[in-house]
Amino acid sequence: MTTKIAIFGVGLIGGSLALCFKGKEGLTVVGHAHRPESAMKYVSRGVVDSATLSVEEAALDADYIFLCVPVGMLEGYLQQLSQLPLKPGCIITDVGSTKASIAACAVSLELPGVHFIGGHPMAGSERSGVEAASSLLFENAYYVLTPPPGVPEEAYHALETLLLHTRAQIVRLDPERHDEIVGAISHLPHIIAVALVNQISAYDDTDSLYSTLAAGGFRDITRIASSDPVIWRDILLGNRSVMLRLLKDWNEEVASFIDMLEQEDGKGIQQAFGDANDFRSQLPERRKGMIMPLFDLHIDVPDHPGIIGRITTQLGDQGINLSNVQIIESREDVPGIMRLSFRQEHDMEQAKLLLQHNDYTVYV
Ligand SMILES: NC(=O)c1ccc[n+]([C@@H]2O[C@H](COP(=O)([O-])OP(=O)(O)OC[C@H]3O[C@@H](n4cnc5c(N)ncnc54)[C@H](O)[C@@H]3O)[C@@H](O)[C@H]2O)c1
Ligand SMILES: O=C(O)C(=O)C[C@]1(C(=O)O)C=C[C@@H](O)C=C1
Repeated sequence: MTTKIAIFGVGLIGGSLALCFKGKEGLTVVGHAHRPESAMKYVSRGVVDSATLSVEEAALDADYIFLCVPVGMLEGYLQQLSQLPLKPGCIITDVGSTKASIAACAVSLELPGVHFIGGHPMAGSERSGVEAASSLLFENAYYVLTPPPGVPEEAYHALETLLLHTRAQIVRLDPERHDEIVGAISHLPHIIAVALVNQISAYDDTDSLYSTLAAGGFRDITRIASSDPVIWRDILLGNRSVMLRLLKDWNEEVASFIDMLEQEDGKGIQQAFGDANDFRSQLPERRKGMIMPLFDLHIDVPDHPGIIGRITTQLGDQGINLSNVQIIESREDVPGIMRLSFRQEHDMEQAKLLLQHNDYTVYV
C-alpha cells in the first residue's frame, strides 16, 4: 500500500517538498499543474512521480494534500477541496507564510472526515519556481505547524512523521502568534529591503554611480528585495493588521535615528549599534546545524572559474565528508570567502590541514 501525497503549486516550496518525499519507500507524489507544459516539466525534472491538470484527480485517494500556492489562493483551493470526495482521514496542510486566515477558513468550512493542519517551513529564498526547488531546502530549518483545536493527535503526529523526510525541526504554534512573530522577523525585513532598494533606485535614476558603488552592505541587506512580487503581495495583505502595527514601531525606530542625528547624539548611535550587535551575536549562527551541529571552515578563494569544484574534489579525494558549501562573498577581481561545513570535527580538522598544505588561507 502506498501513501499518496498531492502537491498543489509545484514551485520553490512545493517542489522542494516533493523532492523530499519522492523516491522514499511507500510514498508516491502527484503534482497538480495548471498548464500542460508545467505538468511535463515537473515530471521530466524528476520532481514528482506524476502530474495532472485536474484538481479532482490529484486529490483523489490522497493521504496528504499540500497546498503550496501563493497565500491569496489558498482559501480558494481549500474551498474546492471541501466539495470533493476526499479519502477519509486525509490530511490537508499548506505552506503559506501567514497562518491565521487559512486556519479560520478551514474551521469555517468544517471539512468532512478530513483534517486541516496549517504549516509554514521557515526556509526559502528570493528565487521562485520549480527550477529553484531543492531537497535540502528545509534541512535543519524550523517548520511551524498550527493545528486547530480539535484535530486528533494521531493526525498531527502522522503529518509530523511524514515531515521527518524534510529533516526540518517541527514547532507547534498558535496561528495568531505565528503571524505576529513571523511578521516581525520575515515580513517586515522584506518591506524594509524593498523600500530601501526603491529609495536608492530613485537616486540612481539621476546618478548611476549609486548602483555602481553599491557594495557588500547594500547587497547583504537587500537580497530578499528580489523575492517574487505576487507571493509577497499576498503575504503582506494576508498579514495586514500585524504589518500596520509593526510599521508604526518601525517608524519610531527611524524617528529615533533622525533625532539622534539632529542632536548629534554620538553616544546614542553607538549604543544602538552596540545593542543590535549584542542581540544579533546571540542568534544561532545558522538554522542549518541547529539539530546536528556543523563545524565550519572559512577560506579565502581567488575568483577563478572552477575553484569550488577543485576544492571539493581535493577534499573528496581524501575521503573527507563535506556537508555544505557556501560562497559568502564573491566579487569580480577580489578574493571571495568560501564556507565549508562538516558534520564531524575530525573531517574539519583534516580539511584544514589539507587546504593549508595546498596554500589556502583557512580560518576556523
Ligand atoms: N519563498 C519563500 O521563501 C517561502 C518560504 C516559506 C513559505 N512560502 C510560501 O509558500 C507558498 C509558495 O511560495 P513559493 O515561494 O514556492 O512560490 P513559487 O512561485 O515558487 O510557487 C508557487 C506555485 O504556485 C503555482 N501557482 C501560482 N499561481 C497559480 C494559479 N493561479 N493557479 C494555480 N497555481 C498557481 C505556481 O505555478 C507555482 O507552482 C506561498 O504561500 C508562500 O507564502 C514561501
Ligand atoms: O531566505 C529567504 O530568502 C527568505 O525570504 C525566507 C523566508 C524568510 O523571510 O526568512 C521568507 C518567507 C518565508 O515564509 C519563510 C522564510
